Amino acid sequence: MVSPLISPKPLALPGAHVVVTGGSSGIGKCIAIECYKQGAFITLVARNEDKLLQAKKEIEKHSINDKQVVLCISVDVSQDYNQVENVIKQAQEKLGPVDMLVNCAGTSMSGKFEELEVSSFEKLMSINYLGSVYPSRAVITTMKERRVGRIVFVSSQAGQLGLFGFTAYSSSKFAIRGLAEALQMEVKPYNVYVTVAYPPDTDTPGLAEENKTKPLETRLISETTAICKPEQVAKQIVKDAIQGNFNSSIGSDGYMLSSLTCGMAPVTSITEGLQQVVTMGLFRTIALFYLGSFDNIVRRCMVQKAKPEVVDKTA
Ligand SMILES: NC(=O)C1=CN([C@@H]2O[C@H](COP(=O)(O)OP(=O)(O)OC[C@H]3O[C@@H](n4cnc5c(N)ncnc54)[C@H](OP(=O)(O)O)[C@@H]3O)[C@@H](O)[C@H]2O)C=CC1
Ligand SMILES: CCCCCCCCCCCCCCCC(=O)[C@@H](N)CO
Repeated sequence: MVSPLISPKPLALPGAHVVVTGGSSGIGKCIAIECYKQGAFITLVARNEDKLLQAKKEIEKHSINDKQVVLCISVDVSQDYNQVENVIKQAQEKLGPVDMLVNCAGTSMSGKFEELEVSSFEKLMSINYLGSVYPSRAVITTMKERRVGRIVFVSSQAGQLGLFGFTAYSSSKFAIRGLAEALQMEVKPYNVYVTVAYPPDTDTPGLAEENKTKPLETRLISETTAICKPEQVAKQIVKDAIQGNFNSSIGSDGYMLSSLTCGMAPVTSITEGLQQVVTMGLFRTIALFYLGSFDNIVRRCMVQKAKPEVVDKTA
């Protein structure tokens, strides 16, 4: 019997081909830089060509030898599977089979359930979820044949708990977890390892955009965890992906959330399994206090908003 606790052999990044979707900005760009610094060849996938070229220039500053290449591909990862398959083929012809795919293309929209456009639910599902399915589907056969590969999915802490304002976003990030668990069980015998990352708020252009329309409740609840630097998040994700860890999280809140929500997720080491067993009750206890404080935030905001009306009536 294959033990669920056998740790994989680390992936060697020097000379490896790493594809990063969403690699032209924020966390994805930092992941590309981190891999490039370790000797990988990079394919960046995103839509906007100017941003891609800008990122390519920035990444190339970190080269460690003169053979390294950064290839840019402009495509929408969420629209047409055949198109995604074609561009992955082109990238493999130029830089060889994909050793690691990082699904980082994604976006967020927040707002109360009844205020979000119905189309936002479709859009987030298609970018965050299908936009991770398509590239993964395009690389998996070759990875299985070669008995080599890493697939990284970038979920979010909001993919571990549902919170105010994120009815559309959280569900698209939870979906990734289901995909990742099922896929990992299929591909483990082929030496292909899946990593799901759950970053907290991270200082990126994406977060700045999100903050323009974020409900107060969502902002206050999110402030429970400190804002991370994308470089720090990227470093952790790359480290976990190389090691073949199923879970990638950051900080003490991230550690507690991952332990608490481990469920039936695959386990990568004996230490990880033991820690989950031992800490579960304690972390659930701590979580109850957090949940209480989140409910309080929501209630206080509701009372606050009701106040002007009360004043009007008495005037
Ligand atoms: N920043 C944060 O606080 C957190 C972010 N995350 C997740 O991390 C990921 C990256 O976030 P962040 O760095 O903030 O995002 P950014 O908005 O800074 O970057 C997003 C990247 O994805 C690309 N992209 C977006 N949509 C598509 C698409 N349909 N097809 C191809 N490429 C696309 C963008 O390029 P272009 O627009 O040109 O296509 C860009 O390169 C997302 O999945 C996000 O949900 C998770 C937790 C916290
Ligand atoms: C033991 C229990 C510990 C509980 C800790 C709870 C912390 C909850 C904070 C949730 C923050 C959600 C950030 C989402 C970031 C994101 O994905 C968007 N910024 C994307 O743009």
